[in-house]
Amino acid sequence: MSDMFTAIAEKVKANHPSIVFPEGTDERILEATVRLKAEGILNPILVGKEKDIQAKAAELKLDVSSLTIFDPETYPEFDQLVEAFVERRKGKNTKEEAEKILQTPNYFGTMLVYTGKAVGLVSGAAHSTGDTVRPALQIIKTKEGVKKTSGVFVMVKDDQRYIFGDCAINISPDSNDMAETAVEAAKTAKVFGIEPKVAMLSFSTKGSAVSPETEKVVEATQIAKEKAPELTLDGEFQFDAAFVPSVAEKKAPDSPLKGQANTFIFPSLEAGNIGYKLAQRLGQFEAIGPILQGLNKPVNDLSRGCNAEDVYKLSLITAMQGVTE
Ligand SMILES: CC(C)(COP(=O)(O)OP(=O)(O)OC[C@H]1O[C@@H](n2cnc3c(N)ncnc32)[C@H](O)[C@@H]1OP(=O)(O)O)[C@@H](O)C(=O)NCCC(=O)NCCS
Ligand SMILES: CC(=O)OP(=O)(O)O
Repeated sequence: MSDMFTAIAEKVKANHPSIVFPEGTDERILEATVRLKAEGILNPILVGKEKDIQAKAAELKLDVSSLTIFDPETYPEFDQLVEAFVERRKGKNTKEEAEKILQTPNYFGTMLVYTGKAVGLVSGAAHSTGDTVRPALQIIKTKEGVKKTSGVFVMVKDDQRYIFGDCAINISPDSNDMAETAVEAAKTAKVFGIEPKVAMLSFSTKGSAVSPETEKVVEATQIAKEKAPELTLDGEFQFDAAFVPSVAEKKAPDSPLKGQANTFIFPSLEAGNIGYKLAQRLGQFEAIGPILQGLNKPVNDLSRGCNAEDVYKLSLITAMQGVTE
């Protein structure tokens, strides 16, 4: 494991937090949580029916006897969760609706985080992003000063580390959304020891094309610079002008980025989601995330294409967010 994840594991271990995993019968979740528990790093809480989880674990020859398992149907404090949910939803859901909604593992798990029974949640190995994050958007909500959450990946290969965003949440970000994603991504970069150099991506570099799409990125760049003037951030850039010094020299010689960007902000979810999967599947980068930025408590999504190692690493990141934020 890279030094970065070893250091995160050490930090988390000192606090030994509880993390909820609503997909208790998924084999990748089981493999990762058994490992996290055996290494003494954190306390996994699996959501599901004990007999189903044990049957799946036995099939995989995994011992889950030391893991905490909560079944919404038999959870002793279920009524308190229902009450807290109704209160949080402020009239948007009745008690009867809440009783049904909280039988859903992602809602139940998110309420465990909201009520402090766990510091964070990891799900999405078997659920779509919408089903994974909607409970968090409704219950955990964004931090003061953050309008919308966004999802970034830490892209890792050997000693290379980059941040890609938004690859997960906002389908058609406007210039304000894109600027907010950039400012939050710069903060996320620092958490991973990356000194952010932020590129606002487009199919145009510094006016080489002009269209509503490129103008949006120009405007987003201006807004981000106003929000965080201390950042090294520039746009609009094609990826090569942001990343390759010799191309930057030709296309954007006056930019402070100099082809050394490490934090890449995409102009749409299409670009971001396709872009990270290209780097992962063609470029052999490890893609850890999506890490949701700007929420009050950490709830992180997985790709359904993840493996147990991805679950393990995203769990470490979630726990680190939970013990430091
Ligand atoms: C994230 C997503 C699921 C939200 O969609 P939705 O649930 O239909 O959104 P809604 O507009 O109904 O809003 C639901 C709640 O979430 C909140 N919300 C929606 N988007 C939000 C955002 N980006 N940040 C914070 N809150 C948000 C709304 O304010 C609303 O809260 P409320 O119920 O308290 O009023 C949707 O934008 C989506 O599907 N995005 C793409 C996900 C995806 O497939 N990614 C690719 C794979 S990673
Ligand atoms: C992040 C992501 O793309 O998730 P999924 O592959 O599950 O759609």
